[in-house]
Amino acid sequence: MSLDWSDYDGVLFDLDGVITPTAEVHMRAWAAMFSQLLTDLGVAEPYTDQDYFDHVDGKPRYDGVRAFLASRGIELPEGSPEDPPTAQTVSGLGNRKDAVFAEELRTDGVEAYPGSVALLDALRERGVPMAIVSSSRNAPAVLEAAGVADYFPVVMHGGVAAERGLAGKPAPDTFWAAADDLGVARDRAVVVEDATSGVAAGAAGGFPAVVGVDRGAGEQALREAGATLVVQDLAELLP
Ligand SMILES: O=P(O)(O)OC[C@H]1O[C@@H](O)[C@H](O)[C@@H](O)[C@@H]1O
Repeated sequence: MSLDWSDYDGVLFDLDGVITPTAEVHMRAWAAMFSQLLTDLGVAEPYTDQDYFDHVDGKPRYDGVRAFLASRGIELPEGSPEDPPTAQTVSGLGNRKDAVFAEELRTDGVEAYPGSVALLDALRERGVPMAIVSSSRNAPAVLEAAGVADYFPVVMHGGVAAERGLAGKPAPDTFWAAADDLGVARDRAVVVEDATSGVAAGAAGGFPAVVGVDRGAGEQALREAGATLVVQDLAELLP
């Protein structure tokens, strides 16, 4: 089963892991930072990919740090977003991971998933308005690097959400704001997400279709978070 596009007027796409394979870049950067942290703190239980999917995936930067530390009972000072990457604070750790992410983006670049570009082309052809709703402050740079910025008149990213005081995923607020900015009624918009936190945000927002893209989170976890449909690739959604 796919979607009947005549039921919808617009699409709200997550970016990392949905349009571009950058969820993997985030994952690697988080693993490098958290693994070193646990070693430095003398914690024996290693950081795993499951930690990423359960606590970090899809959430705003410092929310992800906070959630993982809480899961291990580790308490560190909050610090502030201006903290240098060397600071042993929630913000400093988030910024430490960001330095690793930025370096990989700069050296390796990024290419959008071909199936995702095929869907963007088909929807643009039909005149369907599309927005990006990403927790990442790096979303504009990723969209530019992948050459797909032009599809999206609205880009609701982590920096915009912070400026506007919007709660991040799994809260639905950024999706609601993007639908409003795009001029699409909330009950006629599709959400497309690869993270359980993002799927949960779409479900909490009352959107009529929440598509989970399984890039590792697992079909069952996506369905339990509220996905109404799970696909492996966005080409499965082609009209
Ligand atoms: O640190 P950034 O670039 O603002 O990104 C925040 C989050 O953005 C999400 O899109 C990613 O799934 C997370 O892995 C990432 O932590």
